[in-house]
Amino acid sequence: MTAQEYELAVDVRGLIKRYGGVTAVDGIDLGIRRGEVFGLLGPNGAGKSTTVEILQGNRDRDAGEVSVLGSDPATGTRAWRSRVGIVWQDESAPAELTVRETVRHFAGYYPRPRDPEEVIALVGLEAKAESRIKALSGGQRRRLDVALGVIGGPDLLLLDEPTTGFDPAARRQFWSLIRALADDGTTIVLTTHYLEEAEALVHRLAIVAKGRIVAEGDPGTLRERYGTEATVAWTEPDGTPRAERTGTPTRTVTELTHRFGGEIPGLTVSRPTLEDVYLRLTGQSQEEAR
Ligand SMILES: Nc1ncnc2c1ncn2[C@@H]1O[C@H](COP(=O)(O)OP(=O)(O)OP(=O)(O)O)[C@@H](O)[C@H]1O
Repeated sequence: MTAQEYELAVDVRGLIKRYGGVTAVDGIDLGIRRGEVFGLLGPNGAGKSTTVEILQGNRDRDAGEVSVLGSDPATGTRAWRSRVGIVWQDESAPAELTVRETVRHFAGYYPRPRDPEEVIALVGLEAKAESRIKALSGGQRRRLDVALGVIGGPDLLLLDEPTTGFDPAARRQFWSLIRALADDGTTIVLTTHYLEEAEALVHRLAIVAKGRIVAEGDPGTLRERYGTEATVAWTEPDGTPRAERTGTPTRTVTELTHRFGGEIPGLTVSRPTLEDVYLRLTGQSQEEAR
């Protein structure tokens, strides 16, 4: 099948995967468009990694139809594999090689690789190009892993928890990298535990809990659909902080304005974050989530 013959980069229907008595994936449907950055979010054990591994062709399934770039990953050819970029959690690149040597070496595996120097720059490792892998920090190592995932010039990049262990600055740099790849037309599917990462990066996301998708959409729509109430908070004249959840925050503020005869001390009006929606849908309390 050629690139023009399939509409969805990833098309999954009724996916089921069991490990013995555990149903890790329990009937997932996914339609990910070409050029989209798509996030899979969910608590530990929700089935995200299993789903991504099946998309990569690295894990078999018990039921369901799966099409990735027009092919079934279970029978993906070498040519198909060269179009799907995978970022391994534990890349076993030789520790004695330099960054430049490693990226060049991996480029040799692909029919139409990207320019190694361009890829090293894309992941922000120019200054480390001559460093041996064993001398890289954890975050730099992870960026090298991403470089190796994109060196083949993939049409689809699958990332399983790409920024785990990153410091905040490295995480933001990584987001820029993902945006640059997306701007280049690469379809990107990533799993993450970080809600702010999803808000910052993805066009659409699916929230997964216990092997099922419990919500799907763009972050703004999910916030609106599942978190309609706002929180109005203020401070009473005796200094007591008060907060009220309401579907009509303007009315609450108007009432308070009358009551206070003008300015309302300590007034804030906040809309639910994606995190609030996520915790509600996955049934996790704030405490459990920490
Ligand atoms: N190789 C395996 N053998 C047996 N059970 C497994 C295996 N891999 C995963 N599981 C189980 O399948 C379920 C889903 O696991 P999975 O790793 O897909 O979840 P996840 O959403 O990626 O979790 P996390 O966020 O912790 O990475 C869990 O109950 C897990 O214990």
